[in-house]
Amino acid sequence: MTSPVETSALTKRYGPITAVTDLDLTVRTGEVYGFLGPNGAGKTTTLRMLLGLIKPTSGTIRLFGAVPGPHYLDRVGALIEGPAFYPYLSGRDNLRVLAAHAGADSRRVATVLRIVDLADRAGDRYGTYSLGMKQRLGLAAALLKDPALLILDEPTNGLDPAGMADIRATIRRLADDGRTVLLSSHLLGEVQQICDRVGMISAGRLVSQLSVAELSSAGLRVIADPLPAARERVAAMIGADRITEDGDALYLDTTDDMVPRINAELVNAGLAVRELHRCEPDLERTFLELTGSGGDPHAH
Ligand SMILES: Nc1ncnc2c1ncn2[C@@H]1O[C@H](COP(=O)(O)OP(=O)(O)OP(=O)(O)O)[C@@H](O)[C@H]1O
Repeated sequence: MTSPVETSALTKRYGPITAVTDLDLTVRTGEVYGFLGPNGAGKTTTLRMLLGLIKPTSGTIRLFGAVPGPHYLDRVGALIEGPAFYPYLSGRDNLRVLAAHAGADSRRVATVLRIVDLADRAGDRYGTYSLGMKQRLGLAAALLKDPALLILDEPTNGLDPAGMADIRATIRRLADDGRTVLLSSHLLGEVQQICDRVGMISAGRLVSQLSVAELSSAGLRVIADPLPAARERVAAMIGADRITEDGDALYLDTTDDMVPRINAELVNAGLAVRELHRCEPDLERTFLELTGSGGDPHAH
């Protein structure tokens, strides 16, 4: 099956600035793909190229196996810059205007309002909407043509936590309905919550492409007194190379069955074990390692 998105050696230069370099990106059918990177990494530039809003300097783009062109616009919905709506029209009327303009079936308006959970407020003027509602209306607009692929640039940017949660839940629902979603984000936690796979971009380069499960391989966090003695004991059990120290804690790359044994070993050695638990996936560490100046930008 052809992938919804496939780029090869995609590159964009602005004069002396190379915004995107040699990007090979594949988004698979039905997944939520998170394009993760700090500000200025080249995410927006990439999404704009995919949508044909700007021309690549070199490289190729295939959407559903075809060269981008007007014919695929029906299959791709996008939310890329803050959508422009009329403040004095209701949310529903704004969508009607857009549907007419885009040649979408006007019956879709009610459907998409329901999908983004805005049916109750659809009669209110857009100008009275909260940021979160505005963003949901933007999402509704992107869904008018019932696209198979959604491209969303920082869809939760600027929203309060409740607004973010709403948008994330909506995106997850859209994917569960069989749509493919490509979204950009600079938030690790967000990508971890809603994405199936992540491409990390740093300074215009894709530094890593992983499943969220891979990114999330958890470790064991240990705090014990005195820490150097604990480290020595654990090293003898699992090997020094599977221990990292960070502040007052040790992070161990080990399996669940080792947890009670490590605990017993430390306690028997007379050490005070203050904490011993599986830590939450440390995406941030991975992210910093992959994108930090000390990391190998070509690491996979
Ligand atoms: N029209 C332009 N002219 C010149 N440089 C540009 C232009 N658009 C983007 N850039 C540069 O390209 C690089 C990548 O920018 P881009 O907006 O794609 O990053 P981003 O990852 O989306 O970050 P942000 O979230 O801050 O938008 C930056 O160095 C930016 O300054």
